[in-house]
Amino acid sequence: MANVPFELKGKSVFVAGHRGMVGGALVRRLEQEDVRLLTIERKELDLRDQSAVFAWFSKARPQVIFLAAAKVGGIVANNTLRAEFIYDNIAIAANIVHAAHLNATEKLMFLGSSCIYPRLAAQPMREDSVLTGPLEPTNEPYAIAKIAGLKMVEAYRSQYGSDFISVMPTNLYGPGDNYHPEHSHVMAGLIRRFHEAKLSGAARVAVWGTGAPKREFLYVDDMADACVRLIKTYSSSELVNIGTGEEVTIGELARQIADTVGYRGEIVFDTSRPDGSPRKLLDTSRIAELGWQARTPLKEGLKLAYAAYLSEQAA
Ligand SMILES: NC(=O)C1=CN([C@@H]2O[C@H](COP(=O)(O)OP(=O)(O)OC[C@H]3O[C@@H](n4cnc5c(N)ncnc54)[C@H](OP(=O)(O)O)[C@@H]3O)[C@@H](O)[C@H]2O)C=CC1
Ligand SMILES: C[C@H]1O[C@H](OP(=O)(O)OP(=O)(O)OC[C@H]2O[C@@H](n3cnc4c(=O)[nH]c(N)nc43)[C@H](O)[C@@H]2O)[C@@H](O)[C@@H](O)C1=O
Repeated sequence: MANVPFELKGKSVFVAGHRGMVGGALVRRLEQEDVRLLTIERKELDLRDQSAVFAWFSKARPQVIFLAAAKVGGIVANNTLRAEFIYDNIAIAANIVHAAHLNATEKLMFLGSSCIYPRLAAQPMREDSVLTGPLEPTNEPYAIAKIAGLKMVEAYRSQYGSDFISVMPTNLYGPGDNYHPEHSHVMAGLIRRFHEAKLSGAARVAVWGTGAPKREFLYVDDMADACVRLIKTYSSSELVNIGTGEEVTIGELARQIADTVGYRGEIVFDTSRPDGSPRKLLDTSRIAELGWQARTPLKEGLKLAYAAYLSEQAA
């Protein structure tokens, strides 16, 4: 296991995607570190624009990079915006990883996703199961882009000796999530739908799919803590899964969200919507060996996420 200390203190740290849910959590977590934080607004720098990215990097020359910027969304967004998911995510990964190489970035962390693993991978899914079977069709474009990113990281380590690493997070939730009614992930989608149903007095709420699939949910501030710990201690071409090691059915999750929100009506299942992968539980033994484990139980995380939703809606 590659436990290699990296001194973060005093370094310039670029959080790509700082306005996003994970980016925001990384900015919060990095406030506890003595670093010079670098961010750039999307309207000032579109990370798909290679020449603009190379020009910005040649001036900014970040010493450390968290590559959290991506085109991200839930199962329906992935399944309908297939070209955007593959183009944007390949472009962003290619531009930033190569710009980091051109500018001698000391450390880069690429954020992949649990969707890179085969649809029917043995559970819990080990890091070495990548590319051992067919992907989940609903998010294959996104998964291919993420696999391209992690393979770039591996290739730059091999050819140039770059200290670039890749982490594979499970489903994430918490402050700064995306609540788009169609394009959000399940957690944000249901928090919003149950909240609106409570306010409107709706008799029932539709949950997508059969409710049978299982998912693992990691609170985003725990994710950010894992990322900072790994950037300081981990250096290897091996992927690292970041999760909780616990899974819940979508039906059970819906009931827990309804309870958290205070919705008392009926829950029905809209099977015209896709289920996606039956299970996506990550094997987290590698990160456990590195001394990290998630701290926020789902019940507590749901309360925090709902409170964040309410305050973000009020803002
Ligand atoms: N959310 C989840 O459940 C999971 C997320 N991940 C990964 O974590 C990372 C962060 O995800 P998350 O925080 O949820 O996603 P968000 O959508 O919340 O954040 C993504 C950020 O990237 C920015 N971005 C997207 N495209 C561009 C672009 N072309 N140029 C500049 N900035 C861009 C977005 O800016 P803007 O808002 O202006 O569009 C946004 O700030 C991603 O790599 C994702 O794949 C992995 C597993 C699970
Ligand atoms: C992080 C991960 O996230 C995505 O994969 P996913 O986990 O399948 O995504 P999801 O959160 O959208 O769905 C999880 C389950 O939940 C069910 N579900 C019920 N009701 C709603 C609902 O209202 N919205 C959504 N989105 N799903 C719902 C839905 O039918 C499915 O069975 C990809 O981005 C993938 O690439 C990826 O990386």
